[in-house]
Amino acid sequence: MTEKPLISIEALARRYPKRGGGETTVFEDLWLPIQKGEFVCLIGHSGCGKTTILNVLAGLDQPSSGSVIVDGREISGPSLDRAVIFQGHSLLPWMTVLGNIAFAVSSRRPEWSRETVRAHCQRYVDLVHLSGSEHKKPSELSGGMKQRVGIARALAIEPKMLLMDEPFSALDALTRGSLQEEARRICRETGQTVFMITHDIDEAMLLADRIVLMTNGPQAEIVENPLPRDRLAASMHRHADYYPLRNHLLEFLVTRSKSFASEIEGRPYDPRKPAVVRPCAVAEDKVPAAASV
Ligand SMILES: Nc1ncnc2c1ncn2[C@@H]1O[C@H](COP(=O)(O)OP(=O)(O)OP(=O)(O)O)[C@@H](O)[C@H]1O
Repeated sequence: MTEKPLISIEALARRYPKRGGGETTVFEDLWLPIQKGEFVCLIGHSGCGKTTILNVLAGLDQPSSGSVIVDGREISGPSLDRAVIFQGHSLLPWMTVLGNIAFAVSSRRPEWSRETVRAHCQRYVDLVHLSGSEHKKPSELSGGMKQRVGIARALAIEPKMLLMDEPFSALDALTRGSLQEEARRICRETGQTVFMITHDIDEAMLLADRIVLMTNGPQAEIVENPLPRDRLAASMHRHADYYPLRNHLLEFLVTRSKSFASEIEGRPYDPRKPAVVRPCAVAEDKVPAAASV
């Protein structure tokens, strides 16, 4: 990966004061470059610091040390360059679908006329398949529709980076599946750079180009997704690389996330260069199941 990254997380650490004195370290010396147009998922067990990292990227929390560089500049607070989608939709209840999106777009582009804003918002309403519901209020929408509005609103401000914290976890399985597919299609079509937290292995396998595995201690590994780029949720399980990838992620969550610190003890470990693996089926040329690249 030689291209200059759009986002660069450098030596990031977050510590909290302990009751009674001292400090608790949530994560330390985290390094991660993210290329433009990349979809990165972050997986790790509860409490390892995923939301804290997302909040730092959003500018909603300050790191204890280290920095986040976006497009060559260190971030110092929230910005419309970085849009966030949380589990809950956080729509303004008194505004319509179009009104909610237009409010965000007008803040981003105050120089635009009403007509330009409206036409721009309509494009994103169409993109998330909400045409016909433009004038409905959030209370008239289903959970999945509200989340679509949140996605349209985040994308409509054309952020440099889209940050998502388990955006589909509160939805039923069917709605979640169709929204995941749509999110993937839209992000690919628009070349959107995405950083997303998830607990759902299949969601990460469907959406991510790279999956970052986290532990409470050192950052563990970066997993490259070996599945074809045009994968679909309904058929990706038939691909030869599906189970090697799934098993690798599962094994990390179930066992390796707890033992990772001892796994690397005594071995040279450079946090700037965490191991990159590409779990894949053993091919005729005998590529190992989790080949370090
Ligand atoms: N304001 C705070 N003061 C002290 N500790 C905090 C504070 N905020 C978060 N923490 C601690 O930081 C750790 C990481 O929290 P964070 O919410 O980032 O984890 P997470 O990986 O997103 O968890 P989950 O998957 O359960 O959402 C937790 O142990 C939490 O208790």
